Amino acid sequence: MTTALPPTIRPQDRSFLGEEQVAVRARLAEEVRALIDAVVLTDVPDAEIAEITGQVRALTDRLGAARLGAAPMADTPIDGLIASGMSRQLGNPVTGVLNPVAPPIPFEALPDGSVRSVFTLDEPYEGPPGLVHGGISAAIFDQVLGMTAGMSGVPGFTATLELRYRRPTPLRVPLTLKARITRREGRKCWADGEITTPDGRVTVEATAMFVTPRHLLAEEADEAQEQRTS
Ligand SMILES: CCCCCCCCCCCC(=O)SCCNC(=O)CCNC(=O)[C@H](O)C(C)(C)COP(=O)(O)OP(=O)(O)OC[C@H]1O[C@@H](n2cnc3c(N)ncnc32)[C@H](O)[C@@H]1OP(=O)(O)O
Repeated sequence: MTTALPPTIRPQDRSFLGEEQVAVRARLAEEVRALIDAVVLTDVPDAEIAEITGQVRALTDRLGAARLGAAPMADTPIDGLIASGMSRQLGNPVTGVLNPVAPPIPFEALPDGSVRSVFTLDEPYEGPPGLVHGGISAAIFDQVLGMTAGMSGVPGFTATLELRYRRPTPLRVPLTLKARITRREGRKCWADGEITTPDGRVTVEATAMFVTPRHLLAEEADEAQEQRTS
């Protein structure tokens, strides 16, 4: 029996893009990221803003002329990290190279199974003046700890995520997030991590637990059964 998810959320039902298609769209997203920054910080006259608004609307209409039903996936894993799942999710709001809302956060898998991300956040991610918004830190931890769990062989949804904001996290400086697995038990996986400033001071610590959803396991078992009988 197939425990079907709605088609738009099944990776296998999405459009898969090749390297060149990803590269072309990633350049667009990068420009739009710069546009977001310019929109937040612009001080050009109001009349010019009104004119630019019309031009942006026209660009939105051109891009919207052909529209997918859901964000596409990369046909090869980004950075070779995990062979499936969210490493290929190009529209992800934290790591997605095609999503201008994403910083995007890069990943480096270290030989000991831990993960390191080095990134800089600027004005569009501001919470308190000059500082990173706490919810942005939470989203980054959610994704990075989740991918660390996935890399350890227990891909899952976030069941719990706890953050301890020790010090303010500054904008416009390179931040380092390190994450590691602390425990695995069946479908459950615990990970923790911290964000540090260039002088090595920890600003935020996080602990999370991920659970491989029962319905995903059921779906995998169904697919294996279908392959055996075909
Ligand atoms: C996948 C590709 C991704 C691969 C890539 C990963 C990158 C991910 C990064 C982004 C992650 C997200 O944002 S995910 C989006 C935010 N999270 C969600 O929307 C999750 C919503 N919740 C759910 O879908 C569900 O509750 C699940 C999947 C968490 C669990 O449902 P389930 O599969 O039916 O499991 P269930 O039998 O209830 O529970 C199994 C065991 O886990 C425990 N448990 C379950 N939920 C919790 C909980 N919130 N807090 C404590 N413990 C819990 C149960 O007590 C039980 O322990 P025991 O009795 O066995 O001891």
